[in-house]
Amino acid sequence: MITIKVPATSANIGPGFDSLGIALQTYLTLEIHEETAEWVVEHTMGVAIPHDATHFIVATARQLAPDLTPHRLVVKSDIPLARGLGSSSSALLAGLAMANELANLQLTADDLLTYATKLEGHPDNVAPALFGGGVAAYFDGQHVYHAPIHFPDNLQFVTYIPDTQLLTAAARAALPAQLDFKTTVAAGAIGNTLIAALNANDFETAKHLIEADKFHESARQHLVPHLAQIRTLAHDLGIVGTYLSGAGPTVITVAPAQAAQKLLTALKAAGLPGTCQQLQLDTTGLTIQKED
Ligand SMILES: Nc1ncnc2c1ncn2[C@@H]1O[C@H](COP(=O)(O)OP(=O)(O)OP(=O)(O)O)[C@@H](O)[C@H]1O
Ligand SMILES: N[C@@H](CCO)C(=O)O
Repeated sequence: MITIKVPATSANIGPGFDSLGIALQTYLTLEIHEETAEWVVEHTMGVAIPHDATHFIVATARQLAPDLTPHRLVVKSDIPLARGLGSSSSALLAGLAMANELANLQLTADDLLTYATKLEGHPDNVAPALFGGGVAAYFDGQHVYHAPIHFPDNLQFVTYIPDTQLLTAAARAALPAQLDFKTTVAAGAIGNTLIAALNANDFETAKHLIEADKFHESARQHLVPHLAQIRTLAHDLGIVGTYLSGAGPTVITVAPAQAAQKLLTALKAAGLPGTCQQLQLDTTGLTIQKED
């Protein structure tokens, strides 16, 4: 049996629209069992997700290796669908990694990243899902340039996951067609300074920049009114560092352990519909384990 494990991811980290992301310790696991006449995908993810060759993971794998021999697969995932925690990127990478293994394609991690980014359109979820940790990445249409971002060790990620889904396509439809030059220069400067501050272990500077996005959050505000609500709640506790995770609706606050615990308690008491949890950074990324 081959087991492929892929972490959840949170893209943007505020100002890093389509270019920054982190991997989190919540996982999708794909088990590849015996060969079968037709593809069989066992999962408990609901009736909307198919059990045959049309399953997203199999369809993605067959894009890379069309003649792949069918197998029985078992998919287990703690990553909620369409919530801004990169469920589609994790599933997509699991499919590509499966094709690479079963068809012995010998693709490198960078090859997989390029292929995955072409399918996703942007690298901010697939890069951290593949490599783990924080990643900054840029796709020029051919090549993905990427580099790690350092996150200070004591940081926690307080995560509010609403009950309702928000498809990435819907949240992208809300984006502005254009940004003026001055705003764009500021938006770029904020992202650059955030990365520099994190890499310098300066979370005091970084936390303000996490909340200073000018690319996407205000355009999406009407779809995620709880973002402003959670920011206010956190500010009342003296905690800064809240952003919209990916395309939403999940909201994450980055905070040192003690503050994170305080915020988690307050969030639970606020009774927002959904789940609140504290997540840690995954530093490993996609792993493949083989057993006889
Ligand atoms: N494990 C999976 N198995 C099958 N289909 C999946 C799986 N994970 C995601 N999908 C498909 O991807 C869709 C969600 O993708 P979408 O890009 O909208 O959200 P997301 O990846 O969870 O969020 P974001 O990209 O904002 O972080 C699901 O509705 C489903 O069709
Ligand atoms: N950067 C993407 C992440 C979701 O795929 C967005 O915010 O739309």
